[in-house]
Amino acid sequence: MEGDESSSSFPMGETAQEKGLSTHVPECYVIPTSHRPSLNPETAYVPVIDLVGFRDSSSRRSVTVNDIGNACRRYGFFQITNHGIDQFVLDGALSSAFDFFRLPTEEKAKFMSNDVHKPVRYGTSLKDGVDKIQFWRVFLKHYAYPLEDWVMSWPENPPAYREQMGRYAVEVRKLALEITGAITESLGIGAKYLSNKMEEGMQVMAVNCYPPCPQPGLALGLPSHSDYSCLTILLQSTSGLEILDTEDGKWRAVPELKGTLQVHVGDHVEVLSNGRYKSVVHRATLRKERTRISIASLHSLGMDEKMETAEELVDEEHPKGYKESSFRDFLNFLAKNDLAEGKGFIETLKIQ
Ligand SMILES: O=C(O)CCC(=O)C(=O)O
Ligand SMILES: [Fe+2]
Repeated sequence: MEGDESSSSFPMGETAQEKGLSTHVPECYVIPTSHRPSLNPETAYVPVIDLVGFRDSSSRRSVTVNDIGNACRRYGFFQITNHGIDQFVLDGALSSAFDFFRLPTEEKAKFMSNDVHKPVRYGTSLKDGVDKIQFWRVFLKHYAYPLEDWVMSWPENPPAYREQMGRYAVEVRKLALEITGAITESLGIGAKYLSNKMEEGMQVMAVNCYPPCPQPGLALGLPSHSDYSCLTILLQSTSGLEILDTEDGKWRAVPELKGTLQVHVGDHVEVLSNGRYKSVVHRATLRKERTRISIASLHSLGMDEKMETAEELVDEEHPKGYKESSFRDFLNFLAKNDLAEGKGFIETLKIQ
């Protein structure tokens, strides 16, 4: 375990140069040439789905459901506007995250752990402990549902953290359940297909901090991966997310649209849909001049609830392509594997 050197060496808002620190990326952060990000990536075309009207008119709802289905099929990814979460709630969550990462190392280190099964943990890189490669990221991960069960184990500092992050957690979960309903409806299995299981499901928040990087072309914040979740909703302070287009194999940058949230199809929706919707492969790039914060809210079934392929989506033409698995199965996989490459977990679920 390397400690949180990246946050202590490159504090928020200051570049390495301003601090008189090295202007080079240490060897352990430099990634192989083939994985290095472009400093001028192409912009991704990603559908922007307006949720206005989605909740109050059945004809507009069905148009939106159709748009969501198309976005899931083509990209495994979309952005949402008019999602109903006030800007002040979004700003509050981001500012409490910034304030947490600005705390002295000793304060954050109280949460430091390599144990992927811990419900609250702070760390560096994708999978701290045994990585061969370090990524330019510090993170705080915590369970968030039911909020009253977990909030007291979240950081007490900064003082507004629990309230501001908690408010966002509750609202984003409601949104996630609604969107899950739209996704199952778009698959033709009905809006309520997962409702009961999602009501009892897990919400994990990954609060990520990417400090300024002196040579952003040599390192990544987070390597290429897909999320294990059913779906992930991402809130970011500024752009930096890239998605892999499976049609041409190119990485493209997700454009910054103030107030929007990004929705990722996760591995468990790929399993449910029998591969009709594929989880999106994504990564986080770095900036020379500023710290970036992202808050990924990952929604899945309960800890031991297995996600299975919907029987309705299996037939002779579409034989069952995936094994069932739970969130705990994913954690056990994570404990044993280095996720630094591609779609690790989903590959283990595919029936050859
Ligand atoms: O920071 C980002 O844009 C992506 C974060 C992410 O992919 C994750 O936390 O799983
Ligand atoms: Fe992710």
